[in-house]
Amino acid sequence: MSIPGLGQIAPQAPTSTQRTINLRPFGEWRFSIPHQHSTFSSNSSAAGVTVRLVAGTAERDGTELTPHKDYTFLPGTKSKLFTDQGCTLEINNTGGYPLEDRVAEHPHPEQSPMVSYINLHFALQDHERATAAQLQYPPPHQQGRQGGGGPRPKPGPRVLVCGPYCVGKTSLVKYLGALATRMGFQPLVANLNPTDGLLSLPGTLSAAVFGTLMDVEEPAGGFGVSSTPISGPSQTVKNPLAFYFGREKAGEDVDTWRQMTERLAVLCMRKFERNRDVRAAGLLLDTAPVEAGDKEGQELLGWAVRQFDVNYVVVLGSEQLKTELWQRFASEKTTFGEPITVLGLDKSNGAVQIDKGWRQKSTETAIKEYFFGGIKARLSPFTQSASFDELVVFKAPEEPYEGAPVLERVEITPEMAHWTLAVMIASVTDSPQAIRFSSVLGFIVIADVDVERRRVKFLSPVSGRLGNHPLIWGRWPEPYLNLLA
Ligand SMILES: Nc1ncnc2c1ncn2[C@@H]1O[C@H](COP(=O)(O)OP(=O)(O)OP(=O)(O)O)[C@@H](O)[C@H]1O
Repeated sequence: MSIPGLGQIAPQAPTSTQRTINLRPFGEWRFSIPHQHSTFSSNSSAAGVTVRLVAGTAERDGTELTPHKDYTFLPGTKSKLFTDQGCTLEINNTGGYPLEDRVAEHPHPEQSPMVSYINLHFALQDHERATAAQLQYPPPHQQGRQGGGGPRPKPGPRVLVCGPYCVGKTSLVKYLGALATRMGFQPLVANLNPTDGLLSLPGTLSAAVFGTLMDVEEPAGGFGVSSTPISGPSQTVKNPLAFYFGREKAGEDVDTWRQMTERLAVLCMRKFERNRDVRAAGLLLDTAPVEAGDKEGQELLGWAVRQFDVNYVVVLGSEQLKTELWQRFASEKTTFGEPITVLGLDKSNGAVQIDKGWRQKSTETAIKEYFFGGIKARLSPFTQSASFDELVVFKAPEEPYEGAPVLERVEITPEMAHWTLAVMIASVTDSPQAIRFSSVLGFIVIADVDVERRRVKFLSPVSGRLGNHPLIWGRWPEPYLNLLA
């Protein structure tokens, strides 16, 4: 969808390593720094492209930049800086990175999709405030609940963001989450799209409370693994709860995806019950791409809406999908008796298609960062060695079929080398069903398998033995790279 009148300034080859750009209100500086190729080597010690806000205000997906502070955007970042009041940015590319960037300004800012995103935020915030006030002073018929009994207190807005491929769903979830956090709320954010990882590795479904700032500099803009405790203490650290799906797309094992999202929803609802602040802030759900007419994809959205008791469905970038979902949910109500409101919003025309190569590199980078850290905190994973008999590894069947076992015990083989395995919060004596649907403690990567000596070498972010935690060997992401090379 193109937005009439959007004045795009064509990308310009940078003539010097340092530039200053001015953005008018509602302008965006859109940029892309390709992943590093072996043919490219930076001519300086700069880790990426540095940006400094010298005047005005600017934000990345809702998180504000501090004036006069240098922010380094790393290779593998495709994003934008947005300003609502106008700003001046100083861009420094002393490393000579192959930066592609452009300024996008809207001659009629009131028609910018950002205005509808901001309005959505304010509408949700009103809902959050009303919920918080009600939780503070519950009406008489709900007061009994605080001491047990009475109806369940209603949580804040539960918002599911959906739409076709690369329309900016994750960016909008990040944006709404960051704005809520800025207002002092602590929303739960959950990701139901295994292709991406939210504070976890790709291949997982996860959720976390966002009560602190998002990391503006990391390529995933605050949703990446470097914002988890594994990367050390920081202002931006969040504790995710993750389930290991181990496949790229929900459609590859719908049954497991349904059971996992159901479990994730139960735990999110439990969080609401236990934490009044989180309950007031509600939930933001990121989802996998779904097109208009895609019945199977819409079934999965319907499943998520019911499990998470969603009362707002935000459809980005497809009027037709909005109509189809509006028809689907028109007669449905949440368990609190609320209608399910379906809203259609334009996509930002800056949201770009992420090609397979870029996605693969991002997956590799996330895995690398999980074990070795990023530029802010280098990590030294521990190399451990164990006999075949010490590790209990399970694998899901390649092609799930009705009645198939959820997991099968497998022998350790050389094919396992370089794969990342999930360490489950379960016991090796638990049933395959319990292991499959338990949450993830962490990940290890298999470094070497010595069949003759029946020993396996692996990297782990923490020292100590795996004890009796079972491991799951997923079907995706495949080991694209040798982490030890
Ligand atoms: N206005 C914008 N200007 C520049 N880049 C943007 C803009 N909006 C989003 N992007 C970038 O476009 C890419 C795709 O956006 P995003 O990941 O939010 O889309 P998505 O719909 O969640 O994708 P997917 O369908 O793969 O889940 C991301 O790299 C994001 O940072």
